[in-house]
Amino acid sequence: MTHVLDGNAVGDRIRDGLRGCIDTLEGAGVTPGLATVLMSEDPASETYVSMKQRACDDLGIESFHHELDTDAPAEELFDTVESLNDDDAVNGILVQMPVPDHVDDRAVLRSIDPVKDVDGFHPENVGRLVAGDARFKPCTPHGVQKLLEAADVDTEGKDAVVVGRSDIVGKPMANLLIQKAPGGNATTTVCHSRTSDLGAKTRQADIVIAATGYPELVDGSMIAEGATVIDVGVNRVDADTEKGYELVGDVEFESAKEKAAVITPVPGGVGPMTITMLLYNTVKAAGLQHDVSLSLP
Ligand SMILES: Nc1nc2c(c(=O)[nH]1)N[C@@H](CN(C=O)c1ccc(C(=O)N[C@@H](CCC(=O)O)C(=O)O)cc1)CN2
Repeated sequence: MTHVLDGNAVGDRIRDGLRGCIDTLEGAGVTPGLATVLMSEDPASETYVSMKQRACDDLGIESFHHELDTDAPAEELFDTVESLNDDDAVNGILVQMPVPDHVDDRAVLRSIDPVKDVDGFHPENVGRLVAGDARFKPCTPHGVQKLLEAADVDTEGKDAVVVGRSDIVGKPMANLLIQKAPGGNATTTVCHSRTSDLGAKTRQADIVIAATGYPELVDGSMIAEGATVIDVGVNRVDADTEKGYELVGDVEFESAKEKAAVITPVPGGVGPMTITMLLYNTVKAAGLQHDVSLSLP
């Protein structure tokens, strides 16, 4: 029987644990605050940012939202980040990616104060992660680690294949999997668009993590019997539905489920964990900035 992992349920348990941390912060006179910055008209990005704000409201994190025209000069975004860096009510800053082409996204990430960089994308935080001394683990890979832990999937000594090499998911995921730490110690292969025989690589894996942005790229024929399959993709594909699309992962769920012992669905798998771990990082940031020690879940 395949275990279909419920990201909403795992996320809810972590959010419950965060409530205690928020009470501790409140006791010290601190209300955690997250600022989201959106410079995009992409409907998916708009959805993700409003989900983040709603999740903050539900948990008792103050949220501040800044929306910029997509054709505004890049300076407007840098000025916004600068004022948020200086704002004591803001513990975490998140610029929703992607930003328009005329904005240098790496410069934007560098402009965020690293102690408020709750995405974990600033070069200082990337360096700390690679060195095994993470301040903020990027939300999606951290969420995947928490999902694996919840399903009792031990990564130690396992063969893991990460499909995708993005800065947001693939690279930090692979880094976490090779760390000498719980949730790590896996022998890890990173595959990408130039990998010559993807199926040959994924078929030898105990754990496959698909993060490519290509709908249903990985199917059951590419999965070993009894493997763990984590699907990071959330792709909107045209469909005859009320919204005009349906959400599809990077994994062909039905055929992969036939083979896998553990698998995540889309929606309702990794997505909700991304939001949960953003809340986690925001609470952690507030604790670090105010020297309040917290028992994070
Ligand atoms: N600054 C950042 N930008 C982006 C990140 C990020 O971590 N930081 N990640 C992705 C998208 N992303 C968060 O922003 C994200 C993707 C999916 C979900 C999610 O909960 N998906 C739901 C379905 C939601 C829907 O109805 O569309 C699910 O899978 O169940 C949350 C966050 C890119 N940019």
